[in-house]
Amino acid sequence: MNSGSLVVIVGPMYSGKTSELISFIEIYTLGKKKIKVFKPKIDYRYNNTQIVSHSKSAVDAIAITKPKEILTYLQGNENAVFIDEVQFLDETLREVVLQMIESGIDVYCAGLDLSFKANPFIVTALLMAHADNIIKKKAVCHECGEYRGTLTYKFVGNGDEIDIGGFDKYIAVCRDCYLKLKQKNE
Ligand SMILES: Nc1ncnc2c1ncn2[C@@H]1O[C@H](COP(=O)(O)OP(=O)(O)O)[C@@H](O)[C@H]1O
Ligand SMILES: Cc1cn([C@H]2C[C@H](O)[C@@H](COP(=O)(O)O)O2)c(=O)[nH]c1=O
Ligand SMILES: [Zn+2]
Repeated sequence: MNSGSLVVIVGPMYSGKTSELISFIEIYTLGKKKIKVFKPKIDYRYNNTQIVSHSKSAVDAIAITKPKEILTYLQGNENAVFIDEVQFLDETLREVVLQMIESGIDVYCAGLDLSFKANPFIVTALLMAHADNIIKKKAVCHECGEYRGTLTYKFVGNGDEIDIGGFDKYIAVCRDCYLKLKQKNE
């Protein structure tokens, strides 16, 4: 039996991470492969039984609190496992993902690489270190309109780096616009 591979999809908010994950899910589904899709329970924006992109495409998913729960859902015949919003899961996700890859499962993870403070989410960084392929997505910068958005700027609320939200709190921006907004507002 061959090992599986790890693909990690990262970028700022609105950059198409969930859409890209859903595209891979479609490829496996078209090939009649056995898959499981997971998401952290903390992300209650839409519902707890689906992953949903900002453009509203959706796929059924199992909501989990701890990475180890993923293993309890596996039946031993899965070809691939998909996990969205990995930044909300703890760092034991690394061991769980490695265990799945070693048992021949392809694993696809999507999540934020950086918080709105431009600090790395450690769990994402760990997964990127083990990845066979990293897909770094960009968004359209909300300020200048260029397709160079690599950061997320938070314009309301507290300083918490875990804070669920969407257009009510966050915009995607390029580095220049991020620095300009920070200088203007801090
Ligand atoms: N600033 C933006 N740049 C690019 N896409 C955006 C932007 N704002 C909204 N969108 C929409 O968001 C969709 C991507 O959503 P999604 O896959 O959920 O991204 P992510 O998971 O990275 O937040 C795009 O297809 C587009 O319709
Ligand atoms: C930047 C940033 C975002 N979040 C939250 C906000 C959303 O609920 C998700 C990201 O969703 P998306 O699918 O990538 O659009 O994460 C956060 O908690 N902390 C942050 O710094
Ligand atoms: Zn910009």
